[in-house]
Amino acid sequence: MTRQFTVKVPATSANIGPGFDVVGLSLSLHLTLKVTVPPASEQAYLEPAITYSGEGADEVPLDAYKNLTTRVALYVLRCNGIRSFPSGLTLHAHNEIPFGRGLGSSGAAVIAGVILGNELGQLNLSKERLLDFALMVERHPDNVTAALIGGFVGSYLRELDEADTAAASVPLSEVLPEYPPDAGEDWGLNPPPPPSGIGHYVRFGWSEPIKAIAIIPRFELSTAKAREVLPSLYTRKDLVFNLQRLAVLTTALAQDPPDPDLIYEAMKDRVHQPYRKTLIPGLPEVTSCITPNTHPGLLGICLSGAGPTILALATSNFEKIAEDATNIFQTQGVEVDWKVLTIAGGSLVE
Ligand SMILES: Nc1ncnc2c1ncn2[C@@H]1O[C@H](COP(=O)(O)OP(=O)(O)O)[C@@H](O)[C@H]1O
Ligand SMILES: N[C@@H](CCOP(=O)(O)O)C(=O)O
Repeated sequence: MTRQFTVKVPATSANIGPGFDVVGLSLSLHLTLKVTVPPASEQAYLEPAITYSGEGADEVPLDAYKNLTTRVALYVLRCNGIRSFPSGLTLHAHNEIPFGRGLGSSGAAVIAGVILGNELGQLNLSKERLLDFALMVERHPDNVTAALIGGFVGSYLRELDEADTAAASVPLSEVLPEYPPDAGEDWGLNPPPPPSGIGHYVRFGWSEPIKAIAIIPRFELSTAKAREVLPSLYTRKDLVFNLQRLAVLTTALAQDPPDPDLIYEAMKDRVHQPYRKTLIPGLPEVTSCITPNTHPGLLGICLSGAGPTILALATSNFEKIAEDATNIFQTQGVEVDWKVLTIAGGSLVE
């Protein structure tokens, strides 16, 4: 019998100021996969056929062995003893999440991939196990955990023992090798399965009236590049600055009504934003000029993920906040688009 299913994964905004590599928020833009698996047949093997629309359509590879989502799905399948995609698989991806803007497009693609692998192989993996696979590819937990679970989520990576550290340190090129092998070559060994229980998470409360305004510059900044500018050591003063704010923020965003005085200060950061401003013209100007005093309804403002998008959390005045941020960016020569987003649920299979 032909099987059909849909996988829907939300965008995410990671960090929310002080929670670098720790917190993420799922947002109402989605990557959706429509998948058809024909019945098994004796006919010759048919490679997957991929079509794609929406954000990234002009650059995303349609070869299943090069596309991030299908490569991750194949990784999950092969770790579970299934060596190839089902014959004749067809997949249409529709993507609303812009690439390289700090809205978790790669995290969504990875989560879509682990869910796809789980469904294709009918593996029945738990959410925790899906997360293990995702963390072997996207090695910081904030985006992938929020994309999988949904809502405002905090996560940490367990300290691994020596054997698990070795298993989790497999280079990405081995986790997602360039498939398939050249004609006549063997597929080689299946990749080693990830250690169990790498990532742990908790879902925080979220105050209903808070919406997220994403102010999205029209240029891409890869997360890898935005991580290269970060130092490897921080002063105690800067770490304490962030820890104090993060502790307050995780509860303050659940209070009703939310308190702008508490939240605005709690969304400040000294671990990543100060270093990333060199890559994002207008970042310090936008975050310092738009405040709850100048823009009633605003709660706080920060870089979304690794940027360049800026995320403003607010309960009203969305358009004015977005237009003023747009004008400030324009004075720095940066054109932007903006969207008012709601907090999304987690990933779904229908
Ligand atoms: N839906 C997708 N399908 C395939 N590859 C994707 C998809 N979404 C993102 N990617 C890959 O991830 C890259 C962006 O990842 P990254 O630099 O981490 O930015 P971000 O996750 O903030 O958008 C894209 O350039 C593309 O290579
Ligand atoms: N904590 C990471 C988050 C990256 O998120 P992305 O959406 O920009 O991929 C970081 O700040 O580097």
